[in-house]
Amino acid sequence: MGPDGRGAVLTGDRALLSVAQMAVADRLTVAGGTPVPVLMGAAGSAVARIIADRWSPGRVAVLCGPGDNGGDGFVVARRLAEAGWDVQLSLLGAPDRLTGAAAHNAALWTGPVAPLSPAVLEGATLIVDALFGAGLNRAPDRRVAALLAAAAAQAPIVAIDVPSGVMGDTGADLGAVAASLTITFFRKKPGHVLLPGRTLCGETVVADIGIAPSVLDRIAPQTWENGPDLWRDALPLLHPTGHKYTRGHALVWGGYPMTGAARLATRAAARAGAGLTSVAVPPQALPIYATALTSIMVRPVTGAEDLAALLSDGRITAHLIGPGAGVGDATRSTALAMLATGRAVVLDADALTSFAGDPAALDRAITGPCVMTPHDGEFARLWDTTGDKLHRARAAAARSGAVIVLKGADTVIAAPDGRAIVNTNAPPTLATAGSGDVLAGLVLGLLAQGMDAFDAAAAAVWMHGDAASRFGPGLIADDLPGLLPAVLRGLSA
Ligand SMILES: NC(=O)C1=CN([C@@H]2O[C@H](COP(=O)(O)OP(=O)(O)OC[C@H]3O[C@@H](n4cnc5c(N)ncnc54)[C@H](OP(=O)(O)O)[C@@H]3O)[C@@H](O)[C@H]2O)[C@@H](O)CC1
Ligand SMILES: Nc1ncnc2c1ncn2[C@@H]1O[C@H](COP(=O)(O)OP(=O)(O)O)[C@@H](O)[C@H]1O
Ligand SMILES: [K+]
Repeated sequence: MGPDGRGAVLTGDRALLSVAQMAVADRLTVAGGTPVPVLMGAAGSAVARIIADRWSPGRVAVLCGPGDNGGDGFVVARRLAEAGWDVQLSLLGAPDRLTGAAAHNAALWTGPVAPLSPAVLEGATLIVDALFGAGLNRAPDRRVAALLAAAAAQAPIVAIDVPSGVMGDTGADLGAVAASLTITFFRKKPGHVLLPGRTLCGETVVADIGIAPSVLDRIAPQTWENGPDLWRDALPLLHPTGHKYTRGHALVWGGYPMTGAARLATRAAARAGAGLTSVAVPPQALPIYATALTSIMVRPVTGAEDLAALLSDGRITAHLIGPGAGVGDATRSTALAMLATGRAVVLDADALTSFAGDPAALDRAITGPCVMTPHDGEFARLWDTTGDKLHRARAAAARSGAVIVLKGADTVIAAPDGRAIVNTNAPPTLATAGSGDVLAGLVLGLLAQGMDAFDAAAAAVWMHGDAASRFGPGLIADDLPGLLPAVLRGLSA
């Protein structure tokens, strides 16, 4: 998905909208002739329909807040009562404080309105959380927090838009309890995919409430949830008449004595499709690498002149340094030499730490395609850690000019121009030593084949997660490269 808009139709499906962008979607829809009460009716009816599809009628406690999230709750209550549910509705605040569409739907509710208290949970087999959605602007008070805790202990919770207490823009938790199911409208928000919001949402379902996808043309989203639709068309193609050099030459800097990390990375680069993969190693490490690797070429490198000669080979299309490289001046100067080629570079692990406290050196040195793959600890040694994960990754990408892959269970991939992707396709089995080295090699292999840095990073993160999911429990990093053929086959199917 390049800036030329390639794949724009599909990428719209994966867009994540901020609370402010969602409000614009709302306004454009209203301006197009759909009144707010109709939108709210569609939202509440969709929630009731999804509930009725999954649960048989019972006693449901609908907890309504003072804004439009509460208004949705009134619609849900009405629809579930019509469907034969025993509905107990309770409201935070006085009914006469409701305004607009929420007041309209409250007036259509003919049942009793109880004040919010633990009594309303009695006997409930399901709870609908319609307290706060997009309008949450502070932590819920102690009374609301206690009620939410009691609700969680009583029955499954279905949250409307977000679990009350989760910030839609960031996924920050101001005091939410976990829902079983969260139903949101039109498109997800970052808070549905970033942690801890994603976990608190439980399963997230996006309901269509009649907002036309064409509003996205005006909103021009810059954030997406990762998936093949975003970058499948940019994956390297095989040419029937090609040869190994037309598939790119990936070079990994092989460290010593920690040789396993670079070996994992080289295998991943080769499996990702690089035509040639080489590992440059200090002479004393040559026997170790050469014994362990067969199709991967091992190049002994002694000193700066040797390195310069190696890097002057224009057939090397992408470089990686970091896994097992060691922290210090040698790694730093090798990374700078790689960056000076102007060809693609991946900086990971020790290569990042070798610039700790001096991000300006990277800002100056990065002139070509570059992907940096820090985990939170490595990130904190280099860049500002204030703000949410999307903000942090975007800020580091903007100042450095590199694509930043800020890793974790909710990996964020950010481009210098402001685009960002949040990955949700990664099982916790990836939390195993060396899996980050495989990821770095995967990015390298795709870059070596000429893929754009943002696309390559997003694709690699997704493929890494897919490989781990295919393996299941008991995964070690060594297993990952061997799973890539199945991942690639799945992508081309
Ligand atoms: N966009 C769409 O397309 C559609 C959106 N829809 C729905 O609208 C929802 C957004 O509605 P919304 O803007 O009225 O905000 P909402 O979440 O109800 O909260 C605002 C109220 O809560 C209050 N308040 C906030 N925090 C508080 C706290 N901690 N403790 C106590 N009070 C607190 C705040 O009060 P104040 O700050 O004024 O004191 C204000 O009164 C959205 O989530 C979705 O469900 C659908 O109906 C249709 C289509
Ligand atoms: N709980 C988790 N769920 C999903 N992915 C995870 C989780 N923990 C770690 N990962 C992923 O595993 C990889 C670990 O990389 P890293 O921390 O660099 O480890 P190492 O240095 O041991 O290779 C990253 O891609 C990260 O996003
Ligand atoms: K809610």
